[in-house]
Amino acid sequence: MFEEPEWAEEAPVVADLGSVALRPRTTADSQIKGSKHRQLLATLRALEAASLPQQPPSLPGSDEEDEEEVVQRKKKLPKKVLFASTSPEVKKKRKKKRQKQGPPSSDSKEEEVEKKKCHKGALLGNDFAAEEKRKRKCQKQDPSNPAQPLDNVDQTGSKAWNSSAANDSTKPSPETPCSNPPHTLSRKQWRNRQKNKRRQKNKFRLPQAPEQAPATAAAEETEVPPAPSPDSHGARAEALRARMAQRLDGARFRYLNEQLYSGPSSAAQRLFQEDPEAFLLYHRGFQSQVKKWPLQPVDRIARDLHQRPASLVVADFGCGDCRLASSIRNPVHCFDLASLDPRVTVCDMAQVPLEDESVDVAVFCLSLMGTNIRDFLEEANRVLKPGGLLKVAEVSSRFGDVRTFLGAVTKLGFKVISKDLTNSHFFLFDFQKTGPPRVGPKAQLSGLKLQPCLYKRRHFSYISYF
Ligand SMILES: C[S@@+](CC[C@H](N)C(=O)[O-])C[C@H]1O[C@@H](n2cnc3c(N)ncnc32)[C@H](O)[C@@H]1O
Repeated sequence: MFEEPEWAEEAPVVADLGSVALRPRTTADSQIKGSKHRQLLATLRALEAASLPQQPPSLPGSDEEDEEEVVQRKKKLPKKVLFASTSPEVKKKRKKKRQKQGPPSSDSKEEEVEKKKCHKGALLGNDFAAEEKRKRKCQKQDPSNPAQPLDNVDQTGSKAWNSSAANDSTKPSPETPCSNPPHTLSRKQWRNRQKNKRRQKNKFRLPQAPEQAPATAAAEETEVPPAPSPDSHGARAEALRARMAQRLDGARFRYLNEQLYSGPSSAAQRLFQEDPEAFLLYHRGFQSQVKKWPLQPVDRIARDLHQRPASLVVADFGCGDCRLASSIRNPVHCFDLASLDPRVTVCDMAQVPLEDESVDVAVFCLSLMGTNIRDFLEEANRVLKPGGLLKVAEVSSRFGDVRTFLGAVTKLGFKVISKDLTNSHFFLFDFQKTGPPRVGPKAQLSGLKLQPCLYKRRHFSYISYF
């Protein structure tokens, strides 16, 4: 259909050539030529009769008009043979006619090329051509075939094929390997046919896909999926997903951390009671940060305690994962807002379930987080035995003025034993309990206001260090 105009242009020329060959001449010259023509026609018919059974199948025509063309082509073929043996005059005339048609030499050359291609195709892959023909035939026969509506174009081929095949018993079956179409088709026609074939092939593939799907799916089921290469889409997607998850965790960690520093401990307690997972997430974030430190304060405290009697009872306020309890031989009471370890007593360290003056050592390792630090230190004073040891380790940059802080602590019934400001990440202070707090509950202890310890958005580093 799509090539109809070209076919229509071509057909009259072919028909005209045929009529020239058959038309008797009326002039004297043409009488001689006419007799020669008759001779030639006789030869032509003989040749035609002889050559038809061996003639390879021509490509299918497009419609009924094409059948006429097939007849014309049959006539044309012997004429070419005829031209080879005809007189120079006739040759001239024929040449004129052919010049009207277009450049014959290039045609014949290209026909040769096409012929060679086709022959090569026959040698290499004519099974494919045969397969295409067979497919077309099947599709035509099968009314349920979804490709059927697209067969309009194909019918130009198969219909003409069938009709010509029906008319001509000498034609080989459609399974016959590639024919020699350039013998009977012009270059344009041959190209059109090729285009048709390609288009048909493309059209057939799409509707055939659903039919082939089950077989493909079955093959896929049995196939072992290839291991994803590092640059595969799956691996990249997985890496991206992991990175996004990591970023999300980081954002949640920063949020929780800020909550712990910016409100009273009661709020922090509620937060973790309502969302125990948040506590895990917070500690994952904390651990990923603190492990990068040159020295973890908890390890420093453990080292200190190793130099003291193992009989001393220790209370770890804000114990986290009980690293201190795991590092020393002393009996340790572990307190935290949530439990990461069976040794933990879950509570707000502003009120621990311990008797007054029951412990020898009270430890706050990076745990003075709420806005009610005074409550924590007063509770430590309560449970510590007289002369008991208070150890505080905090991120160094949280301190605006260390002396103010130390002064405030001493008002709560402690005296400073030692201070270590040498570490790059944290300050460490030792206090001894001197007695109960020396100030009333309403007294302002501004030195206990420490900066919140926040983290850089990207790297989770303590910004308070820089
Ligand atoms: C930064 S972590 C340090 C953990 C552990 N001390 C260490 O150094 O590995 C602070 C811990 O103190 C806990 N914490 C903060 N405020 C608390 C409170 N009011 N009562 C109990 N634990 C608290 C937190 O839940 C957290 O586990």
